[in-house]
Order: sequence, then C-alpha cells, then structure tokens
Amino acid sequence: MKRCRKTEATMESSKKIALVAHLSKNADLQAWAKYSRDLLERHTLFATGTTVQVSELEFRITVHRLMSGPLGGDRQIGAIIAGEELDFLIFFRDPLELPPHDPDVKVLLRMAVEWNIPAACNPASADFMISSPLMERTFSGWYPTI
Ligand SMILES: O=C(CO)COP(=O)(O)O
Repeated sequence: MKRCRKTEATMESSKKIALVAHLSKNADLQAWAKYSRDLLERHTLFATGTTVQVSELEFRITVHRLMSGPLGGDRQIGAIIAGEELDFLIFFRDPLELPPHDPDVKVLLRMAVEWNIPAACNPASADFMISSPLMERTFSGWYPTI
C-alpha cells in the first residue's frame, strides 16, 4: 500500500476549530462551551447544523454554519480538514447509540487521525486541549501528502 509522506504544517495562534455534538450530547457541549467561552471566542469556529444553533443561541459565539451531521456536516468537516483549513476538532459523540450517518462519523474521525488534527471526544479531553499553552501560539506539526 502506498504510504503518505508527512509535510510540515503550521497552525497559527488563532485556531480553526470545529464543534460537533450528537443530539444526546448537545447539553454537554452547551455546558462545555459556556465554561470555555472566553477561550473559544479567540478562535474561528465551525459547527454542524444543530450544534451551531446551540452554540449561537445560548452563548452568542459566532460560528460558521455547516450542514447538519446526518445531511453531510461530518463530511463537510472532513473536506475542510483535507483542504488544510481545520486545526482542531471537538466532537462529543454518543458512544452508546449509532446515528444513521455513522459511516460519515467514522470517516471524520479517521481523517482527524490521519491529518494529525487534535480531536477531543468528551468534555475532559476538550478541557485539557483548549487550556494547553499550544493553543495560544503557532504550532508546527505535519500533514500527509502522497
Ligand atoms: O450528527 C452530528 C455529527 O455526527 C451532528 O450534527 P448536528 O449538529 O446537525 O446535530
């Protein structure tokens, strides 16, 4: 199998962050976003359909709206990753229930791993990652190229 080469990439101090939550985890994301609002507002935010409504309405955080997850939102985030326009993924998944678009979820998480995107799938991981000193400065990592 052909392997990818890794090419250096730099994240700026203002990160591009995608926020996603499955329906049963919207309350968790809401609570986490409220707690982390001051940190989040320094960055550029993207969110899928329902998640964006929760974030904008409750906390007045401006986010770039993507499609709802079941209608292609996860794949849109994957495309943003492939376009080298995403630095960070916060995705509160429901581990107990498979959504109808589970294949899309798997692709998104696979892409986050492959593209070396920090991905937090629960509030504690998100807390540790958003409070990292690396969030406030440029960071040199790598991304895959064939
Ligand atoms: O289903 C999702 C991610 O897989 C999230 O989609 P919504 O934000 O539209 O609920």
